[in-house]
Amino acid sequence: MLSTVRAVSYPKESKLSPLYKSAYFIDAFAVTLPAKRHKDYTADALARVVFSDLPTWFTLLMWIRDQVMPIFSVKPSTEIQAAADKQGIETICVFPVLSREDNEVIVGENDSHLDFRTSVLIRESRLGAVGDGDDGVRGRELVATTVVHCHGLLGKAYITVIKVFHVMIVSEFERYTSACGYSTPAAALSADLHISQSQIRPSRSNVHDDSHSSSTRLALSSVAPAMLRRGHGLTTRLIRHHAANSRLYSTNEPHNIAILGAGITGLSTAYYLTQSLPSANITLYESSPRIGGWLSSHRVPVKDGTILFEAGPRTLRPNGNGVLAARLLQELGLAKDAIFAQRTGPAAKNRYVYYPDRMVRMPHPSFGLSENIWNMLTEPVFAGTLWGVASEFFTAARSDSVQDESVGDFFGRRLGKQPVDRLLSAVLHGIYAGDAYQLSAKSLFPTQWHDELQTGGILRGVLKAQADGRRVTRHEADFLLEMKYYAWDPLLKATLVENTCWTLKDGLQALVDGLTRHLLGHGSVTFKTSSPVEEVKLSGQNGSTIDVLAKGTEKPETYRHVISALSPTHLNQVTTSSSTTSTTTSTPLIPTIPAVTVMTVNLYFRTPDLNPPGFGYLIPRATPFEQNPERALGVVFDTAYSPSPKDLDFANWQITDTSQLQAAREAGQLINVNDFAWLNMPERPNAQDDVKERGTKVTVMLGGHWWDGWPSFPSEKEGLALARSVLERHLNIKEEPEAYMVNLQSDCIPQYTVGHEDRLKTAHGRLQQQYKGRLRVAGNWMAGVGVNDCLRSAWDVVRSIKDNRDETGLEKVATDEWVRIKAVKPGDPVKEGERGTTV
Ligand SMILES: C=Cc1c2[nH]c(c1C)Cc1[nH]c(c(CCC(=O)O)c1C)Cc1[nH]c(c(C)c1CCC(=O)O)Cc1[nH]c(c(C)c1C=C)C2
Repeated sequence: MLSTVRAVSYPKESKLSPLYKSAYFIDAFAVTLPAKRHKDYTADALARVVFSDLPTWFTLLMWIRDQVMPIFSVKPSTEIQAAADKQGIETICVFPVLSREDNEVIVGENDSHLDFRTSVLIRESRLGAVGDGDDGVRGRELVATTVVHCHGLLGKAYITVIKVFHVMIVSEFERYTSACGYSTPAAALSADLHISQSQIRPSRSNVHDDSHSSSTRLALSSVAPAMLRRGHGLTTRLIRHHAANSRLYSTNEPHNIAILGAGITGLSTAYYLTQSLPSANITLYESSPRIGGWLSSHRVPVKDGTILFEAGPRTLRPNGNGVLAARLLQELGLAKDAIFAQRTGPAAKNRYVYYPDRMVRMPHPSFGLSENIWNMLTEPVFAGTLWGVASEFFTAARSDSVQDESVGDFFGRRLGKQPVDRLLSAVLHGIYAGDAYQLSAKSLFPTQWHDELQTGGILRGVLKAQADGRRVTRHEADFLLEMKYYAWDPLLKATLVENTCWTLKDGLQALVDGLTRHLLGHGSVTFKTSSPVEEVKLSGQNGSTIDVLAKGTEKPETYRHVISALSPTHLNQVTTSSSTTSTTTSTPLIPTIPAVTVMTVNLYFRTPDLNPPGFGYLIPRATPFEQNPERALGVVFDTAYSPSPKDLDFANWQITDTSQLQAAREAGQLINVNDFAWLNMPERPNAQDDVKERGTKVTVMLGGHWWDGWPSFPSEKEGLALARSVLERHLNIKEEPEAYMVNLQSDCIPQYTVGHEDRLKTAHGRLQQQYKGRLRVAGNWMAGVGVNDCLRSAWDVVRSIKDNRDETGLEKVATDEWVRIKAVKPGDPVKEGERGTTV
């Protein structure tokens, strides 16, 4: 017996739950699924039934909507479907699929008047054990939840009308779920239900046929007959589409995957695997007893409380690949612990370069044109910059025979040597701790590198980008579009847009802890810490599997996939000990990719505001030796993103009306308080330092390329002395630090030196040839050295496994598929051959 459709409280377990609080419209209905075979249903199959076999009156209603609503700039359904098709995004009943797991599918769309999300979730029935009762399986129910955020009056008016029909649609659920409930496996296999292979049009390329899911096929087949018989064109197409895709998401034989290295890359790889292949068995090997790698935050006692020191990265940006870290904030429930530094705050506006003997503030639009121009004309750090930019337009392009060039040589040729030595080298210190005359222009500045040949110069490239859109790889454009359809908590989204960077109250280590908690809770993830890997080699018939031998174990473990999140040096050590084929080879798998060592010295002084307001300063290569004999790369003013007790004191808040703050929060609006924002305000604003009176917290960064070839590095004591010497000369800080921490990070930042791209291509070829798709690589040594880039490479590598592509992780190197993307307003038509994105 099926129960009737009933309204239920909004499901807490739905991925939509962060959106409930600020929604304009929200409802949730449940219908009990029959017990028999209910293990076979996937949320995807049910969602397709629910959405795609809607009654005739609904089709008519949609038609009327499509005729009327475009007048108000609302997209017709054909356009929504066409846009999704064009972008390769799957749809259910024209609506883009935003998220899909075995137990929940979310569809939705952002439009000018409203954003809507609908979740189809399968969960244990809240009515207790129901169903036929002959298999002893507890009953399950389907919960459909709809959440709408309106952007204005039109949205509100629209939803008021639609609500009526929405309820009518919901009452139809029972009919659809019954269609799947009573089919049997035998029926599923019967001739009239059979969907032949030739009818299936895979939506993604390289779909392998070896992982058919009998369970998914049964669920699918069991819902298919009525629709197929009715000859419903759209429905039939969707079912076939699903049949093709179902093979990508589940498999009889769970994937057995090893990840080498449990730093941020390894952990996030495991996380994305648990999302994409929930049944996969995952083993993480980590050589040290600690997980998290370079992300390492330490709470240190001081006289009036505790302060937080970061040994490695300390803040993350939300743009570009940063969207993945921001998603983790939402998915791991960390947003409530985040501190966001406001775009208009001093940290964002005040960035300095130390040249020749003072800190010079970099131009910012908020300082006004006259101040910026005056600074540029009078400060030696800008010498040659204005002229360099003006003359760049007329500078001849390089010969196309030049394969790569250093950043210094490239920009030196186009802009002049002074801007490189006094400004650009400082930026490269802040990101790569690297040498402008060794780092590769082709790898670090691919857009400018290509623009020189294709448009005649950097400025010309900028103008073309203004007119035709930004030039990015197709892979990148696809990623941006996919991210665009993520179901953001509107408040988090608004906060990210308004802020330049974020951190967490317990430091970025909390990201590692959040991932670890998730993985431990998942059940099929095994951590092997203090287990350095000694050997990785192909095994099985024709190298169909791959073995991992860890130190201290006698026998290797066999896996279907290995993902290396190790450094190239480390990976070479475990892959060259014995060849994957019968012959032994000493050629390393990955050609040498150098890395630099950085020493971070964190200091806390009792006196507040010892540094000017701002993010910190960078020291370029041109700064005279006597101003930087310590070979420092720069100093970070950590207090800039660490709210002071004053900021947390309610009496000092710019807006003190709690009901106003609460209302704004519930409406999805953002209110900043003293240059910071917290998602949990006004209840409990976050701060990293738990002290009564804030002092000054800074980090001095030493070494990098300056230490190239050094046989040994400074000790902790020497590092502290060097850092104090820098601070005394540059900031006149003479006092004893109340707390300090010194960390030597050996070979921590890979250097993409001239020829980097070729080295990656070689590595790709060797991986392909020697490991035949069983070994993939991810990490910061290929396409970006930051935490955000690590997340991105983890994301890409997991996607290739999910899509059954035998890849190495280096496919995207030197891709020649470029497209231009341009910001489009919702509702703007997308021209043929143009990809539009508002990301
Ligand atoms: C801790 C040392 C690091 C240095 N570079 C990086 C790290 C982790 C990597 C990196 N740093 C920055 C970027 C650009 C993208 C971004 O997230 O902003 C990357 C990939 C920028 C940056 N540089 C510094 C800071 C505080 C930031 C913001 C992000 C972060 O927390 O790292 C300062 C800084 N970093 C380094 C030096 C020598 C330095 C000097 C002041 C090396």
